[in-house]
Amino acid sequence: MPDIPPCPRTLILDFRDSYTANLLTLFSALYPPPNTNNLERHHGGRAQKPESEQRSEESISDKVIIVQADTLELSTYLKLVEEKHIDCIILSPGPGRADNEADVPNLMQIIEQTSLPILGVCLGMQAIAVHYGAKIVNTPDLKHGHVIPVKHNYTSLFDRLPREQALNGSSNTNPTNHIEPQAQGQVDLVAYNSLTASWDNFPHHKLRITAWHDVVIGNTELDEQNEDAKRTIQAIEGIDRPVWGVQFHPESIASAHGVEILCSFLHKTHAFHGSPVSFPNLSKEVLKLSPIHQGLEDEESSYLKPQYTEVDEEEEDTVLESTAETFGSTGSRSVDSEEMFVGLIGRINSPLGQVWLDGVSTRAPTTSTIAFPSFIITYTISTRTVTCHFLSPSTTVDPIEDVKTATLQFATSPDGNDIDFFDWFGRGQTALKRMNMTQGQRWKARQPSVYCATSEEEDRKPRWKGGWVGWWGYEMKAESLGGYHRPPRKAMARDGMVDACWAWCNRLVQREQDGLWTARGILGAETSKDQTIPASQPDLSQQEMLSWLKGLGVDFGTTREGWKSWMATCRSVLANPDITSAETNPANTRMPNFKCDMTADEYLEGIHKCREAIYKGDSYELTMTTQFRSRVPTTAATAAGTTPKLCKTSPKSLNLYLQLRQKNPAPYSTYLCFPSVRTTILSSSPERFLRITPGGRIEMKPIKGTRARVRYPRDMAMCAENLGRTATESEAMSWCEEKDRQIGEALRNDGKERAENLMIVDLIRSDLQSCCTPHSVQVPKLIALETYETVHQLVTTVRGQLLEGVSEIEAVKRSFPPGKLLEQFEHHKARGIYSGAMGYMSIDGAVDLSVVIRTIIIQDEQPATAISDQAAAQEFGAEASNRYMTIGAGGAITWLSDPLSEWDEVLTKVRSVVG
Ligand SMILES: C=C(O[C@@H]1C=C(C(=O)O)C=C[C@H]1O)C(=O)O
Ligand SMILES: NC(=O)CC[C@H](N)C(=O)O
Repeated sequence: MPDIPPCPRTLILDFRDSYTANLLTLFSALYPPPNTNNLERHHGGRAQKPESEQRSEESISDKVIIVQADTLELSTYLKLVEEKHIDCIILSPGPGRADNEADVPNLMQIIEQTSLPILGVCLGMQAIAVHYGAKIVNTPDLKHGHVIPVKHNYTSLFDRLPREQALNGSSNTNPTNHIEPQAQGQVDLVAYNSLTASWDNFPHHKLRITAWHDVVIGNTELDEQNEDAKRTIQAIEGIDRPVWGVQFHPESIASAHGVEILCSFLHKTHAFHGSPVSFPNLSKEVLKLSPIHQGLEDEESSYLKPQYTEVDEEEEDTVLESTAETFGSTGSRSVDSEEMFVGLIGRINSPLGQVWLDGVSTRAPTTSTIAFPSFIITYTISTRTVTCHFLSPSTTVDPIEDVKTATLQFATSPDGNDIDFFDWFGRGQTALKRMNMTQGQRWKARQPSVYCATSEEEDRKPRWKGGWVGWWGYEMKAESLGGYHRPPRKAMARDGMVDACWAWCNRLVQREQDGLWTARGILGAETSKDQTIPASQPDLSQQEMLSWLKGLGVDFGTTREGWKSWMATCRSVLANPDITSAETNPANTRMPNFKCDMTADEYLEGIHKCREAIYKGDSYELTMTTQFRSRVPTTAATAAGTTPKLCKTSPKSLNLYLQLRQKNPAPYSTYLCFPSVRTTILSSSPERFLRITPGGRIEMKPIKGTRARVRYPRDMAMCAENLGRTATESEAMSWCEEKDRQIGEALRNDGKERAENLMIVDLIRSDLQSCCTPHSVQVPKLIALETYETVHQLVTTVRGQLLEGVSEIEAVKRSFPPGKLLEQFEHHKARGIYSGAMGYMSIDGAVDLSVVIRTIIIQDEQPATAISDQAAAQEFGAEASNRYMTIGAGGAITWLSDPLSEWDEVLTKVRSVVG
């Protein structure tokens, strides 16, 4: 890599693209922070300069700013240029069309009225072309997230590329006289466009074409067209002005040499300004246009301030102390987590429900956590109401029937700056976390965090020290996505439904990888028992979580006696795990039949609409999902009325879960049963949404790309077809094994599936870029094949270090919903818990959430959707109860999606759970 110029002040205008923040990674690679050699490894790795020459003084947060184009007034922009606050402009990619003013607000005037150097990326390049009169048309080779070979001549933005390959072969000859006849260089770059600047009437007198892509598709129509149509314009440069544009995405993780391309633009900017020794930093005034990307310590930007509620450190009863005790190995064998769970629910009186973060794996030693809530908070978006489910402190006799609720209504402020549940809850969590810290930790929490990589082994350890467990339902996106408009109330059709649910657990027991069990507790001082409980407090509107809950008499910590009795109970299960009761025999409950909410045709129609939107350039990838529905079967045990009195866990749902954990063991296997919320979740999710360590290290592991496995003996029919009936067992076994391996390999090499994964990876990098330290976002594993019990998947790992002051719940909010894969063509049906996120948020700040897929949700029938008993019996069998169960399934849709295979994929996913 040649010389790196001083960093000019760069204004990145963002046209609401999912990838814009990734442009910062290119800057990060050029301008690493002081004292690190933390160069982007994925961008070709430049040669290190000697330490003395490194421009360590350049901090990109002082030089580069991302501003939402639609929030920037033209007059503000003109002032920035006139008063020389910026040195160059980058126009981001974006959905929509450059020839549609609404998609690129003010952009034509901005291009018109500036003489500063501009670099347009994708939509940005198209806008420059449109400005000079080019037409926008559909590109002949629509492929989002694919790597394409881009040909160039080492000129313009490509002048700093390493001269690697000499090109040969016929495809280099250039039939037009607009660009040089021979391409001398070729570089692999990622395309994310549906549209392109047309060759017809291209303004060649104003713009030079400096790179192109030879379209290779077996399309006879193309062959008959003029030669120009066989190639797409990939880069342009102004003939009499300092403007450049690239159609590809240099910032994608899979693009080669994006860093050199940016570096070239920065050099040109440097030269334009007369090659100064350095550029000044962005002024405060400019930085204010985008506090998010700059980590500004602005008084007004509350989300950047650590949201600590001041706690009086002297006050004894506000302190929550973590405690733990590991039990020695008992007897000849270790108690497994199923024994522990079933043993505990038989011995514990837990009216609020049970939690089993099970995590089953056939490959690695499993860790598992079992816990019992002491109160539960739920949130309903449609009414903006928080409800607390708790046990009355005055309860003496039968606590089962004694779950109380109290509600808190968020007020709606006239200026539209409503508090949202993420923020309200986040503040409460931060205060709780602080109550759990020692003085030393509190002091440390105020210091800038230091990036520290932990070992893989350390990473696998269970980190939940007690605190919250629950879920963010998919509809919480109404509060997490800026600019997202909630569907009208009626269309949501779920008024009153719970959109988020978090249970507080201060007693848990954990199985570590070595098979030993550890009891964990959060100890606190007891609150007085004679408090009066207000039923509802509508006037408390924005009240802080902690004071509201304390007012209800809710205990965050358990008492010393509570802790002792918890340890005694755990010990008694370890000494005598007895799970032979009929209620928990999986064989007593069979999985019922499920019926899809949509017909296959309706689903295919939805895919068609997704593809149309993609074709129009409005999206790269959308998800299409649907739900399968059934009734919970009754069991012999419950029919005979033998439900144990102190166990509100329905044996039916537990039995179904016990089957599921055997049938489809998954890293995020989970059983959550919250009777007062009328919800039980049986999950076999393989997918990590995100994990955060107490030190703020965040990891996301998106999965895209799914294939059913071939297994012996389940797939004997397929095997017999291929081998003939006479095959021996061992022949059949090795045939299945080989076939299964081939399927995995084919998935790994499938261009369409890789593209699906890449699109999500670039999106997640961009999300993390906006809440992580600039240089920390990395991709240690790109598109790896992972094999689960029933399916192969493509999985990527993305990591980063959260910015100081971004709390873990703020990080969740900014990344939510998982994959940002939005539904558009599902008739506005709420997805509910499915495709949201579920897991724990620990008292020490650790978070681990899965994507709620491959999951059965059991809920009481909603009056709105209730069908008669007779109809239910007809559909789901005579044994159907009044509780219904749903499984959502779907998949990512891209332009290359084949509708029928997508439908097959949905069925594969559902079968992995209930097949
Ligand atoms: C939507 C689902 O899966 C999502 C889509 C995947 C895909 O398209 O391959 C894979 C994992 C999930 O993120 C589902 O399982 O229901
Ligand atoms: N990535 C982009 O900027 C896409 C631009 C435009 N919406 C297209 O599809 O071509």
